[in-house]
Parts: sequence; structure tokens; C-alpha cells
Amino acid sequence: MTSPPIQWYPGHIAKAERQLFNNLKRVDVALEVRDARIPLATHHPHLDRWLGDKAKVLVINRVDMIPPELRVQWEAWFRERGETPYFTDAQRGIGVKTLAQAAQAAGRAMNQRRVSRGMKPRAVRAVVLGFPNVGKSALINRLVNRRVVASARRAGVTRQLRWVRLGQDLDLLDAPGVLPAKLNNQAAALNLAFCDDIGEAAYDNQRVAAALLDQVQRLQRETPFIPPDVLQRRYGIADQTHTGEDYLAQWAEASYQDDRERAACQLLNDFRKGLLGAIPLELPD
Ligand SMILES: Nc1nc2c(ncn2[C@@H]2O[C@H](COP(=O)(O)OP(=O)(O)OP(=O)(O)O)[C@@H](O)[C@H]2O)c(=O)[nH]1
Repeated sequence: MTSPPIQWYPGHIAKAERQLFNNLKRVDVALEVRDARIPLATHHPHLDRWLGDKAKVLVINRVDMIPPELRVQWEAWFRERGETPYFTDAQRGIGVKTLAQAAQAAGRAMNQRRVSRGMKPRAVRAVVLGFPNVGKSALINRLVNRRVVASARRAGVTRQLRWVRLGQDLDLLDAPGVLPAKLNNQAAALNLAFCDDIGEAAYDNQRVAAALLDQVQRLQRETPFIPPDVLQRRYGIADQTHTGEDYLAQWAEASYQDDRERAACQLLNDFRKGLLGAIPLELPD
């Protein structure tokens, strides 16, 4: 039996979980950042339990990497499920102002509780959370307007954790919380690997690249969101006629003297940088 294409390092996961809980203790609101290409795979199934009664704001980042019509569909899909998604392009700062307002509004309940207990209202404390590479740091930079100056450290806060004041009523932790990988879903894990959102995992580039090609070709056949010639335009080989593995082999032979590892890395890199265009890998059901 062959091993699954993705494997995690348990030590890294334990460390990520410890850091995450450490961050969560200190905040009122979590901004959960997902990747618009794979908004389901970038959700951690335990997050809502970990958050308990803390407020959550759902951020779908990299909105520039999916077609606009799909954004409309995802928006409706999340709203049907009682969630309000905030779409952002953290690289260009799009949607970030609205997001900051939503974070502040989400923390209002905390202040109402304080006031009802006779305490003074205080600034809402927020943290940005998400899987590796979904754009957490870019989003923090945009939220703080690239001001890297941090406000005073609070007592009891670990040395590395600093708060940045946004406007009058919102304090943001200047370091994001990284969600640990979930272990038991290889289909979601492949999506994370395609997008490089998986962090400390070991995987086989050639199998992952071939699986990406299979998935792109399936979505080309089944949906209007991926142009039928997206691979041909870049690699010069017709799209629909091969399995992912055959496609990779043929392209490696034509362009890389049969070096499939190089071809696989190039393909993954092209996809991750958006060089194949806006290619979503998940669609709302
Ligand atoms: N096209 C596009 N690229 C983005 C967007 N947000 C972030 N990026 C890019 O994605 C890459 C990763 O972004 P980071 O902000 O470092 O992601 P992160 O979640 O902090 O990553 P880790 O530190 O690995 O957990 C960078 O090259 C960013 O410029 C976005 O909305 N659109």
C-alpha cells in the first residue's frame, strides 16, 4: 500500500496548538482568515469549540484569486448558513476597512457585559487566525496600515505578543495565530497542499501536482469557472485529454528533459502565484 501523499509532523502541530490557545486567552474577537480558493479546507472543524463564547469574524482572503461570480455564490452560501463573510484582498488592501469595522462591532457585546457588571468599557481585543499562508500577516499589515509600532505591552502578555491600536476602540495582536493542521481528511489536505496553506507537512510534489492537474481538469469539465484552455495556454499541451499524471509526464518530457520533479514544482509554483489565472478549487454545494 502506498503512503498518503501528505503527512504531518506531530511536534509542530502540538506547538501550533499551544501558541493558538495562548493567543485566544487574551482576546474578545477572532478574525478567522480563509483562502477564497478553498474556503472549506481552510476552516478548522474545532475552531468554533476553541473560541467558546468569543466573537468571530469570518474573512475570505485572496478574493482576487477567484472569479467575481463565485464570490457572489460563496457570499450567498455563507449567509444561508448564518455567517457573514468579509472578502478581502490583503495584498492590495481591499475590503480591509470594512473588516476593521466588523471586528469592532463584534466586540460590542463584550463591552455591554462589562457595563452591565458596573465596569468601564474598554477597547476590543482581536487576533487574526488562520492556516499557514492564507494571508494573515498581509492582513495585519493592512489593518495597522503598516504601522509596526505597537502599543504598550499588557501585564502577563508573553514578550513577543504586542498590541497595535486601530482607531479608538480596537486593539489588534500584531502576531497572527496559526491554526494547526487537521489530520484526518486527505481531500482537504490536498487542497491545502495545492495552495501551500498546509505549513509543516511533508508531501510528494509529483503526486500533489498530478492531483492538482486532475482537479483542475475535473472543474473545467464540470463548472464554468475555469477556462478550458488554461493549461494549454501556459504549457502548450491540450488540457482535457490526459490524467494529471500523464499530463505532468508529457510536459516534463517536452520541457524539462523528463525531470518530473522540476515540472511538478514549477506547476505548483505557477498555480500558487496565480500565474494560471483565477482558479478556484472548491465551489459551494
Ligand atoms: N493575490 C493575493 N496574495 C495575497 C493576499 N494576501 C496575502 N497574499 C500573499 O500571500 C503570501 C502569504 O501571505 P502572508 O500574509 O505571509 O500569509 P500568512 O498567513 O501570514 O502566512 P504564514 O506566516 O505562513 O502563516 C504573501 O506573498 C502575500 O503577499 C491576497 O489577498 N491576494
